[in-house]
Amino acid sequence: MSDTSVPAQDLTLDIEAPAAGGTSIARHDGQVVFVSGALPGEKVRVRTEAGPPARFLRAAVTEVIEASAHRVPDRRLDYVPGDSADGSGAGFAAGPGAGAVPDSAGFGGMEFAHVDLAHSRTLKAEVLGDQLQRIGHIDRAAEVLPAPGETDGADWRTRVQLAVDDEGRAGMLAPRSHAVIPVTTPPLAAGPLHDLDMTTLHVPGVRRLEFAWAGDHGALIVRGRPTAQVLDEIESWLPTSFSLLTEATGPEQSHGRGRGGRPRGRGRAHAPAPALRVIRGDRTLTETVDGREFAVGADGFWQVHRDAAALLSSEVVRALPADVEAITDLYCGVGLLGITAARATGAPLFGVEGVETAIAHARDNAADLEARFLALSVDRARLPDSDVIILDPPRAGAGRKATSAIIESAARTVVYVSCDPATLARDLAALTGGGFGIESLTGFDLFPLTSHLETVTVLRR
Ligand SMILES: C[S@@+](CC[C@H](N)C(=O)[O-])C[C@H]1O[C@@H](n2cnc3c(N)ncnc32)[C@H](O)[C@@H]1O
Repeated sequence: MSDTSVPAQDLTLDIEAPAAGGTSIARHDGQVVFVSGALPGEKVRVRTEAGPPARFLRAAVTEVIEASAHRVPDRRLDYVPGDSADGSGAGFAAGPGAGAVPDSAGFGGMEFAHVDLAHSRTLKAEVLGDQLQRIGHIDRAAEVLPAPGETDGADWRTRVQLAVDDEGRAGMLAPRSHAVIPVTTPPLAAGPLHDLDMTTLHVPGVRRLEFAWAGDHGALIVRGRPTAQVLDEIESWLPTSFSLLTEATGPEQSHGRGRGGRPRGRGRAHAPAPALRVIRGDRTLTETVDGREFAVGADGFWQVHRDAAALLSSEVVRALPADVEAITDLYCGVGLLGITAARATGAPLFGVEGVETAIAHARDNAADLEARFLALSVDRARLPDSDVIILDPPRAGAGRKATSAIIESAARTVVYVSCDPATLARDLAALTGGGFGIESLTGFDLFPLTSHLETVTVLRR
């Protein structure tokens, strides 16, 4: 079957409701259309994506005919070089009201760039409630709260990855594409990451730039095959507060960055990450949460929003019962949530994590506590007797094996930190079916202006 058997079409649609992934739902001749760049209540012109016949269509807004009161000027304009900001290059909805939206919808990763920040949280809450209902059969209106230090939603990312095009310009990928749209500074970035001037950097041979910032120091990992001269250029461009690391040669592998993807292999710990060569500085960052330091690899998982580590660990502590005997922290990374809970209670801690280097950091981070860590897939781990289980899985969620193990365990309190409402809903259906009741479920907007959100669910039995 040809990949373009259904050609692109231009349609006029009434937008009905928010959908997962920051899109909105509309209908054309009874068929569902997932529209990006729209808002519920709007009338828009869209162009559908060509492709094989499917139950639904995907489309992007090309013109806003009747605008929502919650529409704002596209914030992605703040990040594109001047000659693209008129919409001729990257394709943006320049104004808040009705009007043409040229070409594509700009770069990906800022699905609510055109939406008033408070309203974007309302839309996220609606999608969360819908997914709990549809997937988990859980009837619950959930709210989505801003992080305590929220400003305009554009200064929170402590981890940013930029793609690099063939000419060596750094930028963001267009939605569902490998095309790189150059940016002036890293979008939505916190602190000094926000001030990096990407327009003066030309780095042919580099494939990706991975930035991390930890309060008063940071790191840049350069991936690809840059020449020594390009690396020299990056080193003189990079502020001295950043370490600089590069991939030693060899094929790229994924290694637990972003939302901490599922380790490969059947239950083994993560395969070793590709070696990183330190050009200057250190391969480890020191994050500080509530006065306590956590070592984390420059390429390791850490909560992305500048306030997320403090907020999520305090939510976990708040959920703990009065007397805790033992704590298990599943998908523990470098130990943030479990260590904070163990410190608050004095209870012994057991942590499981698939990435060996993260476990090595967790052991160091918990050196003053009664703690044991295992580098293993959660699906393979035998859970010790704990009255409290914390879990913070990747987007894929915990799944059947892990939820069954939790149900069969001695746990009476479960704190489930999730970054994906769909897999959360599936796992909550299993846990409630296994005798747990949901005491609270709160959404937190720890990925402002994107389609993502974090939730903390407290279950007891
Ligand atoms: C969302 S992160 C949470 C990390 C930690 N709780 C924190 O707050 O820093 C998910 C973690 O799960 C790990 N992971 C993913 N799949 C896993 C699996 N099947 N078994 C064990 N760990 C896994 C990832 O490496 C990542 O560190």
